[in-house]
Amino acid sequence: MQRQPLVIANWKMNGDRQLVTAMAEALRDSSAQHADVSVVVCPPAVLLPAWQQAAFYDNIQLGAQDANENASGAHTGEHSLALLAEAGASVVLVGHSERRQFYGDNAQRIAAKVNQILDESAMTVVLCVGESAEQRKQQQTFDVVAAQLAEALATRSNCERLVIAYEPVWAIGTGLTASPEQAQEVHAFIRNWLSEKFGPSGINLQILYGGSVKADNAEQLFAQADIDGGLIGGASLVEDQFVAICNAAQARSK
Ligand SMILES: O=C[C@H](O)COP(=O)(O)O
Repeated sequence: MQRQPLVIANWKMNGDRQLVTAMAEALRDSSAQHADVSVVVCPPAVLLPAWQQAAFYDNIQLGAQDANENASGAHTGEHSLALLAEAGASVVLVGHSERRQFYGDNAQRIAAKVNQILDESAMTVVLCVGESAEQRKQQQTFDVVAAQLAEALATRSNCERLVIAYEPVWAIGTGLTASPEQAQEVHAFIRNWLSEKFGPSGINLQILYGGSVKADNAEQLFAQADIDGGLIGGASLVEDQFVAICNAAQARSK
């Protein structure tokens, strides 16, 4: 089964209404060039309604950068799945390294979020995993990635509505991209792990690469057998960069 190429923009804490309009227009104008690519945009949650309006007629899905693991209640500053869905999100990033590092998303919380999304909503989880520079130096990459997958998916018996994003922490926002070979090696490892855990359906999950993907390195990364697209930070804030990355993913559909 062929896996559909997927490109996700993670705006992090950036962007504004003006960029929503400009990016929606750029994606619309170029849509024929990335017609077979699934494009998801994860803006800051407050910009979801603006995206919903701007991309109303376009084939762009919206996503959230995080979600609370509780259905509702006294959780000041947090967003529930129901609120995010109402604002148009159908995808949620979980376990991004910035959340793991700075906002208390430990293994237990990440598993709780994955379970809440998959059990209590119709949304898709994009589970982010990846090693630090030190862990790579100590040759612990595969162990770290396997542990993150195992912890987050411990109670799951199937892999419906699941996407994995491999994001080496040392490559995020640093300009240091993993080489296509380095990324492919980990993606192949993840695919094998998924097939052992979930059987044949695990083999067909989309696995994205994230970490300093730009217009000029996307094509080489997306040419690798197990890299189904990208999770894009900085370059997703620049119209021609992001469009070029979506176009580079189109080549995978051939
Ligand atoms: O979610 C996106 C990743 O953290 C990658 O960010 P970056 O493309 O700015 O390196």
